[in-house]
Amino acid sequence: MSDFLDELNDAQRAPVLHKDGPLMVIAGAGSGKTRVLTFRIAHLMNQGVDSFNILALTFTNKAAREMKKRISDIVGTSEAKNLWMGTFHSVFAKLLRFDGDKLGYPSNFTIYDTQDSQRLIASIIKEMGLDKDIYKYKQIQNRISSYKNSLITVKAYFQNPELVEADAMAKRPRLGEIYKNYVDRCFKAGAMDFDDLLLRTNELLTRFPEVLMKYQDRFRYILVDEYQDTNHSQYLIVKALSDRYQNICVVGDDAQSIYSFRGANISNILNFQRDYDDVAVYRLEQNYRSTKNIVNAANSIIEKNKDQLEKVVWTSNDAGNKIIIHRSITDAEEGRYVAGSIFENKMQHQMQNGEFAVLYRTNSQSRAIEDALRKRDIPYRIYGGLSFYQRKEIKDVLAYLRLIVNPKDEEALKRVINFPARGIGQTTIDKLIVAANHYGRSIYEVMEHLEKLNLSINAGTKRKLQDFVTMIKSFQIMNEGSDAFTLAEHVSKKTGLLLEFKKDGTPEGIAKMENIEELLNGIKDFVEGQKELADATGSLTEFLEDVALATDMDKDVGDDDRVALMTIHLAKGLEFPYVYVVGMEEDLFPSAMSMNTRSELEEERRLFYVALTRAEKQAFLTYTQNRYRWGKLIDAEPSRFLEEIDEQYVENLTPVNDGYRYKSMINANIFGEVDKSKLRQVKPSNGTPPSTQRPNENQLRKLRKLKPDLASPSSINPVADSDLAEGALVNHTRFGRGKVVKIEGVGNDKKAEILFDQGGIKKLLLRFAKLEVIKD
Ligand SMILES: Nc1ncnc2c1ncn2[C@@H]1O[C@H](COP(=O)(O)OP(=O)(O)OP(=O)(O)O)[C@@H](O)[C@H]1O
Ligand SMILES: [Mg+2]
Repeated sequence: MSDFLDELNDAQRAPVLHKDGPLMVIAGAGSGKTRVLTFRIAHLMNQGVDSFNILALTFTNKAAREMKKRISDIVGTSEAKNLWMGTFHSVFAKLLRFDGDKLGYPSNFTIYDTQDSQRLIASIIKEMGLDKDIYKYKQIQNRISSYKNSLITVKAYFQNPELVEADAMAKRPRLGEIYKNYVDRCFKAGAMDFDDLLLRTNELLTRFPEVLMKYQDRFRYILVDEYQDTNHSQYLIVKALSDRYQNICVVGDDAQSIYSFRGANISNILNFQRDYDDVAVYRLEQNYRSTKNIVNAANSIIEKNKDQLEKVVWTSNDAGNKIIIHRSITDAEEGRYVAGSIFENKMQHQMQNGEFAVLYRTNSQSRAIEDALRKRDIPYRIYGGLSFYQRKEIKDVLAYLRLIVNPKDEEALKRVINFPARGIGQTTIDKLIVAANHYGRSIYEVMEHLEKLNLSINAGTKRKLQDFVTMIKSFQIMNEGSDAFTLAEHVSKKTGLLLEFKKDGTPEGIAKMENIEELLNGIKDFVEGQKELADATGSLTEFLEDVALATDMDKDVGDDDRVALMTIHLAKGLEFPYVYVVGMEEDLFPSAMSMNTRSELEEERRLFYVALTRAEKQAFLTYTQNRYRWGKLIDAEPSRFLEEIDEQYVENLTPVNDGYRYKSMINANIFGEVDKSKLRQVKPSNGTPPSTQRPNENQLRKLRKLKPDLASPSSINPVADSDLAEGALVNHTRFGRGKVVKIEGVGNDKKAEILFDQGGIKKLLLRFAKLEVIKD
């Protein structure tokens, strides 16, 4: 057998070799969780498990592709072909293609993206004659989405007086009706939105025991990456499918749970041991990704969170450079610093562009960075902005393709019925919608039966509508025998779309035409790739599904070498040698919207932990003193997170002789009057250098003990002078736990000598020291 297992350490090998039964790997960033998952699949297959019986759920489709490739390298390509591996959405879309008919969906159902959903909701609000300032379509879409993810169907909604009342109180008494109309319209259009892919899968597995049994029997081994971020709907699916064989392997890190706003539920991890019998829990502690400075700095941040499982992360990698903190005056200057630093590091260390990432809290921050990168001619790619597939001209082509596969698709139809212009006006379309609602049919079906229906549409317009139907039907006939590329090329020409942009003649028009050509190239690639797979043919349906579920992360346009720009949320699971986290400012990061409760703030802190742990060699944290926000130049304050990093791992490029290090330190300091000139005394000057070896068992035990245990909420109180006696146990925000050895001085000069578990003896000035007394 191959020796790929040698590429794992002992702690990693154990979960890979684990025999049947439930197992969970809980470990910090960069410790090899994803690697364990990948190797476990390869090992199962080497042991004779048929790939047909394995289901692996990942965070992005790109991650799935990479894992599949790695597995193919180990066990051979043909073996890996039958693996079901991908995001929850893509895997269960596939399952619904097979069995969604039991719920009344066609196998060629359309997948509505968020924009489609929002447009449909906006149109329903208009048709119902509601005030669009009260019923804001984006908010309503959000609301409906969260109902669906909590499995609150329309019926369940109306049966729950609390929900109904809450919406009535919020002056939106008709929200339930909108929800109902929206669900009806999607169903009639043969469409599922993203949330439906999970909701309907749950429905299918609950209502049809024979379907559940079929898939339980098929997916004898289920593996889930990033388990901490599964929402309730996803959790229930995994639970149902694994119920029979209980061969479920989940890997995750509670410290990286960053999607609670989308309904992800950290209690899934905590409850795993309750949900299954005899759960084996594995822990990984060695980080292979990052330098010591990065790992230790990240640890010093995350330990500020109270709701955290005990965990140790260490690395035997080099200490590396310290984390650089840089302050600038404006966001434009911040951009210039980042671009300049990327440029220098590229030159100095012979790095590729693709080895740099710039991460930010919100998408709008990318602009200043982009400007600066462009000025320096550094190529970059933004992930998560307006994706290629979201561009208007691309959506136009896709809408035609969607109609061919599913002519009931209302959003696609409305998009192209009069584009390129063919003299079908909005009044006519409104009449068609009214008729469709009246007869309980799709708009397209109404168009097919115009002759029989007595609609007040004039003969000329009727003919145009019929011509449109005839054109779609001719495409459908062609679709029977052609692959996606041949058809898409034909459609782009025949509908006049290509010509429309060409004759426009403006640079924008030309760019759009080129984008359509790019799309066609993409389809060609896709078709070639599919033809190599066992269960695919390169059909239009396959392509549309791929597009509908492609996140930006997945559309890696191959070989060109660019700096990656993305939000921290998108960066989860990824790694880059150089990482810049920009906009480290209060109200931006942590976000002003997420500072109301401790748990919100802790989620922001986990997000910061995720950001920092993406870096392999070097991390840069930047903030500015002024920033344009909401159209105004505002005074920005450095993020509290900067201050939370243990200073021994940080190099602060900010001039210190302007009186103080971080403004927020002044605010945060609750001990007495602040004298700026003395503030620098807070800096621990004699910080112990980070250890260079794996801590021994004794040290590890101590480290573990330091983390507050979830089971017994910590009884830590801020220090009050009188509590602080010799022998008291204290907790320091930077140095961790320690014991007071000696107290000396009085009043403002009172000092304590403290023996810290990690850092030896330190003498601290009490009016500045951030100490808490630990009560037994
Ligand atoms: N035993 C090992 N030997 C060498 N490299 C390893 C080993 N284990 C993991 N790595 C490498 O360390 C890096 C981090 O591993 P991986 O991405 O699996 O960690 P992770 O725990 O999934 O991280 P995250 O929490 O960020 O998702 C990867 O580059 C991986 O190839
Ligand atoms: Mg991972």
